[in-house]
Amino acid sequence: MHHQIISISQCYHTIIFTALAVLVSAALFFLLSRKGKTKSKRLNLPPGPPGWPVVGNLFQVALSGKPFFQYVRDLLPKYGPIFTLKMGTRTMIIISSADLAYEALVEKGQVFASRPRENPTRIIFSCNKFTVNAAVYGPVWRSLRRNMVQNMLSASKLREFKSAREIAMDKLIDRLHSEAEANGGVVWVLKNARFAVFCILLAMCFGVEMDEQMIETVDQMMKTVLIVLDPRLDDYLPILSPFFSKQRKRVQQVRKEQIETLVPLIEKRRRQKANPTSTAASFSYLDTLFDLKIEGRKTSPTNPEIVTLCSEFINGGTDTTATAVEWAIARMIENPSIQSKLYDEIRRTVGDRKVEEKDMEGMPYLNAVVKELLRKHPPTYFSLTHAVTERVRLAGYDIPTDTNLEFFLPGISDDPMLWSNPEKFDPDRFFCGREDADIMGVTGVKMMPFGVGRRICPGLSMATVHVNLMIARMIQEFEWFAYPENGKVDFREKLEFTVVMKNPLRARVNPRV
Ligand code: HEM
Repeated sequence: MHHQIISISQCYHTIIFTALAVLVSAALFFLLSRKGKTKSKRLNLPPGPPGWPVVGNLFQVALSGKPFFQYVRDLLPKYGPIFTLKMGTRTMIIISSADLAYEALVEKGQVFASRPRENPTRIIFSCNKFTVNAAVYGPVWRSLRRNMVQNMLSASKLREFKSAREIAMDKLIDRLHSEAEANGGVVWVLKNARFAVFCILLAMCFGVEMDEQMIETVDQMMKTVLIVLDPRLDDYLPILSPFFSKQRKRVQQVRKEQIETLVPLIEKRRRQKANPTSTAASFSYLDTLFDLKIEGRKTSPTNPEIVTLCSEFINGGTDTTATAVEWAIARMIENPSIQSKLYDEIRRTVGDRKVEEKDMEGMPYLNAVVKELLRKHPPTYFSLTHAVTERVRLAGYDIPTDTNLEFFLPGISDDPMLWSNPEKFDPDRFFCGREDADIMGVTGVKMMPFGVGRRICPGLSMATVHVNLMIARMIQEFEWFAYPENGKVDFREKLEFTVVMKNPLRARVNPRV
C-alpha cells in the first residue's frame, strides 16, 4: 500500500517516450487546449513549473533521472510550500509546510479526508477501492476502518497479540545470531527486520503460525503485487494504454496468483470456524471479515475482497516498520554514544532479563530515539494521496476535486523554522525536553510520519510498539558496528515502496555477554 508516486525513469522508457511525448503533445494540443483554457481560467491553482502541452510536467519528472521525492525537494526553494505539477491528465498539488498540512488535514479535515480516483491496476487490487486506505471518505471507509481499529489495533486488542510479537522477536534474535556466525559476524538489517514484522502481521491476520515455506510464498507474492502496482505512464496518459496491453495482462495474472495463494488460507479458516470442535487457532483479522457488516451494503465481503483486505493489513505495516528499523541501526552505528546510552537505559530498566514491551513506557531515552528516528527518517516521504470532497481554497488557491494532494513529509520535519539543527540526528532534543512535537497533530503539526487528521495511520500504536521493541531487543543482544570496518555509514536514500537506504545496511554485530 505504501506508495511510490512515480518510478518511470527507467532508461528504456526514455527514448520511446520522448518521441511519443512530442507526437502525442502535438496531436492533442489543438484538441484539448481550448477545453483546458476555459477550465483553468476559472481555477486559481497553486503555481508550478511550466510544463509541455497535454503531458504537462510528466516527462520532466520522468526524464529528470531523480527519484520523485528529490524532484520535489529541488522545487521547494523556488515554488514554496504549495505548488502544482501537471502529470498528464492528473493534476498533482504538493503541500510541504506544517501550517498548510494542519489547516488542510485537521482544521478542514473533513473536506480533505478523501482519496482520488485510482488507476486501473489499483482498482483491480483494491477490489474497486474496498480497502481502508483507498476508500473515498464515506460509509465504506468508515465501516472498514472501524473494524480494523476496534478489532485489531486498539490498545486492548493490541495486548492480545503480545505472544505473536514475542515469538517473532525471539526468532529475529536467533536468526541474527546464526547469520552472524555463518558470515564472520556480519548481518543484513532490513531483510531480518522485515521478516520479523511480516511474521507478526501474518499471525495477526490469519491466526495461525505458518511454517517458513509458507511465509516465503506469501512474502514473494506480496512483493510481486507491489511491483505491478508501480504507476505506469498510461496511468497519467490513458491515451497510451494500447501500448501497455502486455502489462495489463500481467496485472490480471498477478491478481489471479494473489487470490490463488490466499483463498485456501481463508477457506481453511472458514471451515475451522464452522466446525468449533476442531482446534481453532487464536483470534485473527480474517475472523472479523467473514461476517463484516458494511454500511449501505447487504452482503458481507467476498473472497476476493477478503484477499484484498488481508493484503492491505499485512502490506501496510511491513515495509514501513522494517525501514524504520534499518535507519535506526544505521544511526546507532554512526553514533556509538547514542547506542551506549540506549544500552545503559535498557540495563538499568531490566537488568539481566529480556527487555519486554511492558518496559517501554519506563524508557524515555528509547522513546526519544524512536521519535527522532521518525522525524529524520519518515519511512514514507509522502502521506497517502488525499483528495477533497468539494472544491475548497487553501493558501488563497483553489483545490479542485479529482486532484491528487501529496503531503511532502520531510518538508515539515526538516523545516529550520520549526526545528533547531534539523539535519542533525539528535534524540536529546526530545529527551532533554528542548523540543517536542505532537505526533498525532492534534495541537499542531511539526512532524507527521503517520499523517494527521481523519486518515491518520490506524497502525500508529502498533507500529510504535514494533519499532521500539525491535530496536530494544537488537541493542540489548548485540553491539553494532560499521561494516566494512571503520567505514562510514552511507545515508543516501532510495525510493522503493518506502524510502530505504540506497545501499542496504550490513553491519557487524558483537553478541553482548
Ligand atoms: C512505522 C510504520 C508506519 C508508518 C510510518 C505508516 C505511515 C502511514 C501514513 C503516512 C499513512 C497515510 C496517512 C494519510 O493518508 O494522511 C498511513 C495510512 C495507513 N496505514 Fe500506516 N504506517 C505504518 C504502519 C502501519 C501499520 C502497522 C498498519 C496496519 C497493520 C498500517 C495501516 C495503515 C492503513 C490501513 C492506512 C490507511 C488509513 C486510511 O486511509 O484511513 N500502517 N500510514
